[in-house]
This record gives sequence, C-alpha cells and structure tokens, in this order.
Amino acid sequence: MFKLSANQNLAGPNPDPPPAKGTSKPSTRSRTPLLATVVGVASGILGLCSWKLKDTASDGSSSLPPHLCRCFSLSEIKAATQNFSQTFIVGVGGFGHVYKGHVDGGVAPVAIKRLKPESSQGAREFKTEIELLSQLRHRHLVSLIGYCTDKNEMILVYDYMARGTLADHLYHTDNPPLSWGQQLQICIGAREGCATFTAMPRALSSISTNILLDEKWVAKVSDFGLSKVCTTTMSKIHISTTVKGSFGYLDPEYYRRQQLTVKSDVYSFGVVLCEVLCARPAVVHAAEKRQMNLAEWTKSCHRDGELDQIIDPNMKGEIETDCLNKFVEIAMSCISDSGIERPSMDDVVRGLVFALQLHQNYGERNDDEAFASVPGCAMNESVQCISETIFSEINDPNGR
Ligand SMILES: Nc1ncnc2c1ncn2[C@@H]1O[C@H](COP(=O)(O)OP(=O)(O)OP(=O)(O)O)[C@@H](O)[C@H]1O
Repeated sequence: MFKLSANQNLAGPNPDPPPAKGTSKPSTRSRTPLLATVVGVASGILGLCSWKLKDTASDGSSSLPPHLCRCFSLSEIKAATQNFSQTFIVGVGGFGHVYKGHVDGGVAPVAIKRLKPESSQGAREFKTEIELLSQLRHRHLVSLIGYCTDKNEMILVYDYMARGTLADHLYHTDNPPLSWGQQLQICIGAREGCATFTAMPRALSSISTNILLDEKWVAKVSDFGLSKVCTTTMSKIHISTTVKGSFGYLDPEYYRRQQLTVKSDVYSFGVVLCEVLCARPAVVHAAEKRQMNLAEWTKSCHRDGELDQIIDPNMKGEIETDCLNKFVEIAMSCISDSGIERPSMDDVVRGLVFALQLHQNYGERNDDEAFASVPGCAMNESVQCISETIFSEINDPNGR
C-alpha cells in the first residue's frame, strides 16, 4: 500500500523556531463573501465554533488561534520531508503530492500535502480546508495539525493514516482482504465522519479514496474543504460551484437539478457500500457498458436477483444471509434514483450497526483485530459499545 517504511528520525532538530503564538500576518484583504458564507454555515448550522474567523491575510493564511491549528515554517516542512524528497511521497491526488514525515522530532508520523501550483484545487479550497477542519475534532475525521504558507506555498499537515485508504484494501491491491466485521466497522466509522458535515453536503467526501484507515483500522474521512464549498439559499443548502467530476459517485438528481443536497451525500455513501460489497471501483471504464457504473450495475443485478454474482468472492460464505440482506437493503436504498427515497444519515448508521449486530450474532470469531479497534471494549461487548458511542454521537454530532 505504502512505498515507505517509517523513518523515525526524519525531522531532526528544527532549523527554525516555531512561530510565536498569535503572530499571523496582518490582514490586507477581506475574505470573499462565498468563504464567509461557508464559515457561517459551518459555525451557524453546525454550531461548531464559538471562535470567529478573523480576516484572511493577503498570502492566503488566516489568523487561526495556534491551539486550533499550527502554522509551520517552510524550513520545518522541508526538514520533515528531506526537502520534499521523492522517497517520502506516499500518495498523489488532485491536490498534489502527499509526503510522510515527522515534525518536532516526534515519533508519530504526519502526512504533508503540498498543493502544486497548477492544481485544479486552489487557494480558496486550501483556506476552506484549514478554516473548517481546524475547528473540528472527531474520532472519524482525519485531524488537521497545521499548515504552511511561507513563500506562497500551500501545504497542509495531517495525522498520518498508516493503513492507507479503504480503496487500498478493496481492489487493485496485494493487501489481504478485510474481514466482513472490519468492513462493517469501517463503513460505520466513515458514515460517522461524513455525518459531521450533515448540514454541508460535500460532493466528494463519501468516496473510498477519501476514507482513510489509521493504525487500529479506525476509519477517518479526509478532504472536506478541498472538495467543494457550499452556499445557502433561503431554506436549502446546496453546492452552487461547478462540481468536480467524480463520475460514479455523483447523485443522478444533480444532473437534473444542478444542486447537491444531504441526500446526494447519502447516494455517494451508497456507492461506497457497493464498492465494499463487490470489491471493485465505482467506475470501470474498461468494462462492458452495463457494468461500467457500479451503482447502476448493482441496482440492475439486485432487480434481476443476480446480486450473488457480483458480491466479492472473498466474502461469500463469510456473511450470514440476514446480515447480507440488511447491508444490501441499506446500500440499495442509499442509491435510490430519487433523493426522497434515500434514508437519512442517522438511519444509515443505525442500519449498519444492526447489520454488525447480526454479523456478531452469526458467531464469527475470527475478527479479533476488528473488534479490538474499539477502545476499552471486550469483544463480546463491542457491538453494544459501538451502538452506544454512535448514538451518543448522533445526539452530539460534534463527537465531543
Ligand atoms: N492523512 C494521510 N495519511 C496517509 N496517507 C494519506 C493521507 N492523506 C492522503 N494520503 C495518501 O495520499 C493519497 C492522495 O491523497 P489526496 O487526498 O491528496 O488525494 P485524493 O483524495 O486521492 O484525490 P483528490 O485530491 O483529487 O480528491 C491518498 O490516496 C493516500 O494514499
């Protein structure tokens, strides 16, 4: 999955001292109204922050309190990545290269994303990511540690996710298949992470390459701000910017109405469930036409009673019928053509927790690792624990 092994002594001594607290550059320009709207949505609707954003500096940085998000110097970032050495690259996205490094001589690695100048994702998305994610801490979100804007760089520093993306474990991989219990837990965790933004549909949050896995297989969602920004209308929230092509995940209603809603996010998540079920990507361009789009293909196989033909062969026999039926029911309802027929986020989580319960009742006993990922829970108490955690998080969506 990753090309690198951990290098614990990468960072060495910091060549530059960390910036003094509260020394952000003075503002010379106000944020755009759009960005202000985004922040308003985040703080107002989600009720997430009592702290108010200050004006954004001309270099794109914002005056974030250092306890929320650290401002790294370029020297620190260079020291962490040995001057952006290719050997430290662990991934490439639309944003640019992602490096694995160590800051402050710390043992825990960090992921360092460096925006390439010609990136399709620009300064606005960079700021959105910082301003939204620095205010959010949730067990199922990848934490933003800090950023760097020295010398016009746009660099983001996140917690490092040692197990890579969910997609890395589903297809085109030499990784051993995940157990069904693990997959259910990952789906539940990912849904929880996405639900943090219930009031802000994100075009690309629910895709399997944005679902990352930490050392203990806990699912964490990434790339909120880097995907899309939202605007509000009188009564609805929708995304009015051009939606970046994510063929295969995009709500079919979007094509008709040109608006993303919370139910669009449910649709994207349903596609992830199909990926898990069938262990194949959302789109396979080389496949024959009817199989190209996974959601469409899964739907037609389900309609024709042929679903067993496309289920991941590794899972056959591992999933008990009731659990499979429940999972399929959730997946199919999520990818209903019409948003109104799709379940709510909370119903999706409840359904998945129930499926996990059915799975555990089935008596799978080879899933120690998956269950061990729930801290403080003995194996036979794990489902109960997940349910309690999840339902308390549904009541307190900030997970705090
Ligand atoms: N926090 C992280 N920890 C470990 N690896 C990461 C982390 N973030 C990203 N990666 C790796 O870098 C790759 C690229 O990630 P990135 O988020 O930049 O792009 P993407 O989400 O795949 O694409 P896009 O930016 O176009 O949405 C990921 O597929 C993953 O392998």
